[in-house]
Amino acid sequence: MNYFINQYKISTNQEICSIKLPSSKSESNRLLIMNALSDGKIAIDNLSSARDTQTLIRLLKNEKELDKFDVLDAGTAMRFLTAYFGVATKKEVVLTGTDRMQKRPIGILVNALKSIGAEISYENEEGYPPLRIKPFQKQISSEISIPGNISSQYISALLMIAPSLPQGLEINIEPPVFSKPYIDMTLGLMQLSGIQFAQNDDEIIIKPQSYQKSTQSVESDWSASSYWFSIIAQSEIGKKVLLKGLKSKSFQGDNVIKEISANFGVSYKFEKTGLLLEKISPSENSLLQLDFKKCPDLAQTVLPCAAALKIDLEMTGLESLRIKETDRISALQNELSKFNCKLTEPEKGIWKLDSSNFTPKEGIEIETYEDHRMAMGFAPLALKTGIQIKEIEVVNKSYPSFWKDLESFGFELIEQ
Ligand SMILES: O=C(O)C1=C[C@@H](OP(=O)(O)O)[C@@H](O)[C@H](O)C1
Ligand SMILES: C=C(OP(=O)(O)O)C(=O)O
Repeated sequence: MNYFINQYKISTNQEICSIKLPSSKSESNRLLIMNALSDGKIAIDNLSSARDTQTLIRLLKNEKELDKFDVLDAGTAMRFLTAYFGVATKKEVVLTGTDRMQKRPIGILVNALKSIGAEISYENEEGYPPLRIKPFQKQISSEISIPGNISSQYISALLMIAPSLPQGLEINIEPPVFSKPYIDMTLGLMQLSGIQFAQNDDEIIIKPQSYQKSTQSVESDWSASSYWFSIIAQSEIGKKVLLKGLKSKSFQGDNVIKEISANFGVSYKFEKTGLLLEKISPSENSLLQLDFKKCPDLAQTVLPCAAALKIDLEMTGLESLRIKETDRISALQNELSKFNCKLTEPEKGIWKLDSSNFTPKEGIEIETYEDHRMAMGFAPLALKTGIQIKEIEVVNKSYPSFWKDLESFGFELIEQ
């Protein structure tokens, strides 16, 4: 199904719209794996409604009955379950996912697990899911060296299983390290669940130990909040929104969206129930330099937003976007070009967005490439002109109530 989103109608109602964001799928999926590794010692409040989390809940709940586990398009579920089954399954299992998941690399994680004694083989193409995983027999090494520049999810997966291994693990992450806040999130949540570790630079040492009984509460999702920063950035001065459940102290690195959006004239204030955003000034910069190395999921929010505000961007840290839900670089290039904006890589690793010719044309059709963030990142451009978003169900991966929330803010959505 597609949606035509009409220009948002300026409301005369002065009440501040309040949005209940989904909980973080990253935090939820880590806590679910830690809970499974600890035989249910971790009680989790406020698990995410995201499909990625609901899929993991379902698979873990039916672990005893299933032989084949389909994570659909959930990257964290794929990577975390590979490590979990690698050391914890009692029977042979197959782990698979969507066609796209079968093109997202996993060889680095599989090699690391095999080097400590896991028995994992590829069903089809070497280095990619589906995987066949046999019960773990014996730990043959406790040292792992792993590249940090492909996906931090491999490292998070290994960290979570480390305490359960007879010899623990010493993980050396080879720089450069991408998506580092996600590694810190894993360690932070493990620490809250009673795990101790030593860390020097890029080496992390975890001795054998048990997860402790605890109750953890999942914060709202900062990546999901980013679409609201973009909406407020593109609204008239004085427009506000309250995003419930966001906290000033967070494990989520995507909370850097609040600093990035200051460049777009958006202010924020933490209130008792969440975060209040307000458009306070026009955006003054005509060129911004941004590094997405620590926050790759924000790229699809920030680029369309900057384009609409006619701010040029010079960017680094976009490398990992090519192996996510889709090749996000190509997807952004295609869709931004529909607004006469150009995304280029003039020098290896340095990206430029030329927003100077941004032209909103009524009815532009946005392809979403089976990627939730393409739909949500481009939807705020409906503030400039009516646009059509294709395959709207994609948002269910991380933010199932996205369209309903847009409507409650004042957007008009017409089914096509
Ligand atoms: O660990 C996590 O929860 C995530 C890590 C990031 O992936 P990479 O480490 O592959 O960049 C991020 O893009 C993804 O949405 C969630
Ligand atoms: C990249 C993402 O998720 P995953 O890698 O877990 O599929 C995302 O949510 O943007």
